[in-house]
Amino acid sequence: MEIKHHALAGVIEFTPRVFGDPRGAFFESFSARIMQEAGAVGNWVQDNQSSSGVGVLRGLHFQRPPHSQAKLVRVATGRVIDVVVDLRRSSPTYGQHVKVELDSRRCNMLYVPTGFAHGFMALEENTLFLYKCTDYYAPGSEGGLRWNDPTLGIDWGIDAPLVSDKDRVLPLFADFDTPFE
Ligand SMILES: Cc1cn([C@H]2C[C@H](O)[C@@H](COP(=O)(O)OP(=O)(O)O[C@H]3O[C@@H](C)C(=O)[C@@H](O)[C@H]3O)O2)c(=O)[nH]c1=O
Repeated sequence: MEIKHHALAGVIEFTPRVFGDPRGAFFESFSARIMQEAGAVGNWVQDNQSSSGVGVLRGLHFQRPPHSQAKLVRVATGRVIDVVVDLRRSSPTYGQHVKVELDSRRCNMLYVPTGFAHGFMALEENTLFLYKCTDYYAPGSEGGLRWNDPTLGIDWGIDAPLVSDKDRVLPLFADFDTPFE
């Protein structure tokens, strides 16, 4: 497993060894031991799956404490631009983001610690996005930021993605009071 620590402390990318043979391919999509040793810790309690067409953008989302979630995200089919934004008030990289392409052929995965907003945009039709979470869905604790917030300055490479009604009206960073220390 190749392990890459990104510029925002705690954000870790895992790229597994993929074993191809005439039948197809095999790789380890989760290993508690490897993840924990790298610092991707979490009591994983929920797995989610979403499918998206090309140009669909979901995010930027988080759950507020005490229901904050770390996430381990990957793509089973297709490709996405995945973005995480540091919302930890005391972090030297507060407000900064990291952008990673997740690709079902490379099978790379991203660990998103608590204290981050997360979003992605599908680059291919029928993109299947899978992720583990360290807390259960808590609709009353949902929070988010606007995907095209000028302060965050995320270059998604698209002007008019397909965004949910809920995501279209998420707050701007300038009006935002982070719930994460
Ligand atoms: C996230 C979630 C949604 N739902 C329901 C609520 C709603 O009716 C429907 C669709 O929900 P959403 O529009 O919030 O789905 P979506 O926009 O895909 O939300 C996800 O976006 C990505 C970027 C994340 O990081 C995730 O944590 C999650 O927030 O599914 C659950 O039942 N459980 C869940 O854990």
